[in-house]
Amino acid sequence: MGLTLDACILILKEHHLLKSSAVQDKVSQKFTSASYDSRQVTANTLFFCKGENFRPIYLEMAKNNGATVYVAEQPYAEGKGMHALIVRNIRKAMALLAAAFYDFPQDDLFVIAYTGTKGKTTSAYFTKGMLDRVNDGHTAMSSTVERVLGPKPEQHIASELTTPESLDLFRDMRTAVDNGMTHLAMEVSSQAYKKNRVFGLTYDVGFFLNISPDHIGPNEHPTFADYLHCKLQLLVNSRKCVINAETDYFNEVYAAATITTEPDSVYLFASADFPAPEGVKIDFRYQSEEADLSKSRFKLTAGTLKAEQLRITGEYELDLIGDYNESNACAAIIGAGLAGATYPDTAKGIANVQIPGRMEKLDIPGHGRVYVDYAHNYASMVALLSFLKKEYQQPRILVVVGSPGDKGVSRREGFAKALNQLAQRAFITNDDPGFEEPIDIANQIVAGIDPQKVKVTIELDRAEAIELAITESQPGDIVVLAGKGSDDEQKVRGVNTPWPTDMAVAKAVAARLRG
Ligand SMILES: CC(=O)N[C@H]1[C@@H](OP(=O)(O)OP(=O)(O)OC[C@H]2O[C@@H](n3ccc(=O)[nH]c3=O)[C@H](O)[C@@H]2O)O[C@H](CO)[C@@H](O)[C@@H]1O[C@H](C)C(=O)N[C@@H](C)C(=O)N[C@H](CCC(=O)O)C(=O)O
Ligand SMILES: Nc1ncnc2c1ncn2[C@@H]1O[C@H](COP(=O)(O)OP(=O)(O)OP(=O)(O)O)[C@@H](O)[C@H]1O
Repeated sequence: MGLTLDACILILKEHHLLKSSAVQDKVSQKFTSASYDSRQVTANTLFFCKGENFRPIYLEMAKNNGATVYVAEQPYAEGKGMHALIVRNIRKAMALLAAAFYDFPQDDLFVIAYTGTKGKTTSAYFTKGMLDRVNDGHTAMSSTVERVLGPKPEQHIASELTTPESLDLFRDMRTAVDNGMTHLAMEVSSQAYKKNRVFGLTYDVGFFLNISPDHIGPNEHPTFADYLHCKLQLLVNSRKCVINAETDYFNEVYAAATITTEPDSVYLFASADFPAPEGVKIDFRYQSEEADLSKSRFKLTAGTLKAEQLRITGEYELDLIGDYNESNACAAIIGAGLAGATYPDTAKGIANVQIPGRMEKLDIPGHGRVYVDYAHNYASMVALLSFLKKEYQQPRILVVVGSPGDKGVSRREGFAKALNQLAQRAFITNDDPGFEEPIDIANQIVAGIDPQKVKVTIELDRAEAIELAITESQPGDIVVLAGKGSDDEQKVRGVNTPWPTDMAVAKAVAARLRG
């Protein structure tokens, strides 16, 4: 682990990123650490000046703490006395140097990457469940919920971002390899491409699950076109591509995949009755046999020779309900197949996978049945509520939900629309309000709710809102605690305040109601 100054210069030149350099002697000096945070800098560190909130004083702090070279998009007086590498794009430069600094750990891992508006976390967990069976628990994972960097419980670390900053991602991969991990299932957000966190990274298998409007707003994507463009980059950077043929914008998605991957290495999947888009064949189809309130059961069949060759077809059962999870499972099974797993290992490996904060259930005697689920935009809320409505045969549905501040503004309108279509009762509350006024967010959701269809209460204390909903519910009702999943923090004005989790609060309410 480490990098010399002349190696940095070579890499940056090779990628036409080096604008100028001011280096003294000792170009063969090796850096033993790399950081973008002055507070973490120690002796002999390579320091990156990046970020909207970067201040030149951080460079001075980094120098005082022992950084000897900085990489930035402009020279800084504060860096006087240090080697300076001035680059055209700091985030691209950081990603490339990060990979080299950690000695290209991706080459020692079979990397399976998921993008899509919904289903990334679920598919990553499914993949890990199956591959762990064939590699004896040595599948690393990088997900919104946690990063798994080794087989031991203490090597599971809670995540801050869906896709980490490049320097953190390549460090994670190196740690995973050093801990003996052989495969990596990872989620790639559109922001990861927007911010070049994965610049230069090639995946063994890349997935496009689906796309619907989300993450559009001042701090994320300016337009839907930009969101789609960022997501498509994953396919351009994958050796093999797997696409859900039912996705919106299929033609654009398929075209992106075939820019760099020959059609023989592109796999398509769809549900049994979905008509194939013109000019392509569906490789895998899943036929739902049972998707009820205890299990999902489906059959996977092959429609092409290359699909048959993977030897993953057969009957599958999931411990995770929700009909949309059959699509996520189908994707993950193909991923496991491309990594070398075969039936029945795939079926045994996926059967018991559970995912924190997805469809967690609690029965409350004398009241309704509670589901905690991470549904947090229009598409996922509709998928979840439609499934519950169908399976419980038109129950009364009470939903506790809020929308985050500073991002995903379109979700507020989306929640209102989904509630109008499928719920009878709504408790609008807090969910990571950030720097926005919670009541303003709540009012924006409520503005879209039709009071003729949904009775609304605003209760900004999330624990109180959960208590109100559960207490009001009657046997036969469904109470959905949406949007936070297993999240154990509320982000309020830049501070991550502890949150016991929705399920813990629901259990505490249940205990109180039992007396
Ligand atoms: C927009 C974006 O990518 N922001 C991320 C980015 O921030 P940034 O590069 O702008 O850095 P910054 O926070 O402005 O700070 C400036 C720099 O000064 C440094 N610093 C700061 C203080 C100090 O004393 N010394 C010092 O050196 C910081 O380490 C940093 O390098 O890098 C930070 C880590 O260095 C991330 O925490 C931050 O994520 C923000 C908070 C975030 O939540 N982003 C969301 C929108 C996101 O990326 N979400 C996606 C999922 C959504 C999707 O599906 O698309 C995700 O992948 O998680
Ligand atoms: N294929 C799907 N189609 C529609 N909704 C889905 C699908 N898969 C999951 N969901 C819903 O979306 C929620 C989040 O699922 P998951 O965490 O797997 O997605 P994700 O892509 O990782 O989401 P995010 O990027 O928001 O973290 C689930 O709790 C469920 O309600």
